[in-house]
Amino acid sequence: MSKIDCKILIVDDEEDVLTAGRIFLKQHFSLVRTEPNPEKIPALLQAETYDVILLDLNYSAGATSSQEGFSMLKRILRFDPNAIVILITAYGDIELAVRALKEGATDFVTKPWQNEKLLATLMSACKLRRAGQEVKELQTKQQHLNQVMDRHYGEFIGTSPAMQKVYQTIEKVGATDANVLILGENGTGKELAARALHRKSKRASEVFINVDLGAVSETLFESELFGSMKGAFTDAKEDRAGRFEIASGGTLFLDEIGNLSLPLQSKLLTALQSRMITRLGSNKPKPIDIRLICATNMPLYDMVAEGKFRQDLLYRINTVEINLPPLRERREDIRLLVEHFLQNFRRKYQKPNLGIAAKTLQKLETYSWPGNIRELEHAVERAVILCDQSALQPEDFYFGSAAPAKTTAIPDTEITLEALEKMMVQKTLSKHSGNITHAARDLGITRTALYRRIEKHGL
Ligand SMILES: Nc1ncnc2c1ncn2[C@@H]1O[C@H](COP(=O)(O)OP(=O)(O)OP(=O)(O)O)[C@@H](O)[C@H]1O
Repeated sequence: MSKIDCKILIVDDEEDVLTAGRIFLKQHFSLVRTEPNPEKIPALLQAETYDVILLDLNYSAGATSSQEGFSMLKRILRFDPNAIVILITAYGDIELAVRALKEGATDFVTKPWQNEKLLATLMSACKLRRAGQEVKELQTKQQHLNQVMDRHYGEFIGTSPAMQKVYQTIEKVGATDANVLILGENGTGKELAARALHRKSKRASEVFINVDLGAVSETLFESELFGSMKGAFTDAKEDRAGRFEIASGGTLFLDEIGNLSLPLQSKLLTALQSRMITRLGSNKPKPIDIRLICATNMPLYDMVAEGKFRQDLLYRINTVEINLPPLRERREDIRLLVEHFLQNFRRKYQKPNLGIAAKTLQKLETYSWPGNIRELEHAVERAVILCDQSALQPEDFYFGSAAPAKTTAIPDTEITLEALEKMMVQKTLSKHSGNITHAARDLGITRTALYRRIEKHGL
């Protein structure tokens, strides 16, 4: 019989109890250590990590005061707040057992114990310990992932009056749980603002969950957002939490909310109004605890007037509004942004002495930047990679997507699938004046997929 990987410490001043426990439990658990003197517990815990501690409450035979046991329980929990302690109490001492549970013990067994019952209690305790450790590991991983994501979405750069207003609003509402609606063109920093709000909030150490509503299909909306139970639909092979549940305790960022169809707007509104969600295939509503941030590049107010966006949903999500100005309306920030990205990419591509010519900066300051900061960031990265001089020159910046699409006519010789794809992307982007959401929808791909193609083809 294989033993359970679980280390157990038994502390009791009755030698025969220790011997009986050791002989029985050794058959089932990987390590069993016994100790008659409770004073030695701190030293034992320093030397080894035990998964479960089986601790007697009453020391010295016939003792009725359990003071020593309780003070030892406290010491153990002070040393390791996640320790799993099972108390050994005298038969019929239910009051004491209840008090022990209140003070942090996980469970209790009565003496003399029945072996089968003791085994079942210890097995559950070991499982609990493992589950606790897994949760801790996942939390550490999640914090690490948040840090990695936040590194990409670092600090705001820009000192223009329009950005100062944005910073002030973020400062004011960050710490509250107010719903925030962020408006702005593609690439103006809406996600950056949402992450900044999350970092300033009480929920900063919890998750930040991002849902691109433009990429969620009509049929999968409910299961993606609210979750599903096994068998709710053909592909539902197991119970699955939706984004609302995953974001519980943290922030839910619904990007591209302007892309939601009217029926889906109603479903979202119902969840937000009741603050409850029900997994597909379940009839048990669950309360939700999220801070909601929404963003879009669509003119939501015009859409309400046109009957394309529900007014009641707009009022539910726009408690506070943040407007991110397009880059062409705050040209004074361009120089700072270029220097910031140049510094990052110098490091990334190991070109520590690469500078930028004055006439290049002038060119960048007069360009219209339809793709805003994301376009600027990519333009600087591409220029740093391609430049083989000591300073970036105007020719290192080529603004392909803004130029009229010269290449839309398909040459009849040597056309490759790649070239065709590039032409389609170029043509669609110029048809929609660089609007990523509209172009992606026209092409039948997600915005992320479109961004990947823009990068791949250097557009
Ligand atoms: N003020 C800023 N300072 C520094 N970097 C910025 C700033 N604004 C945006 N960025 C960077 O530009 C890129 C695009 O920003 P972000 O994804 O937040 O834009 P967005 O408005 O959410 O875009 P989309 O509408 O396409 O989803 C990111 O890499 C972000 O870090």
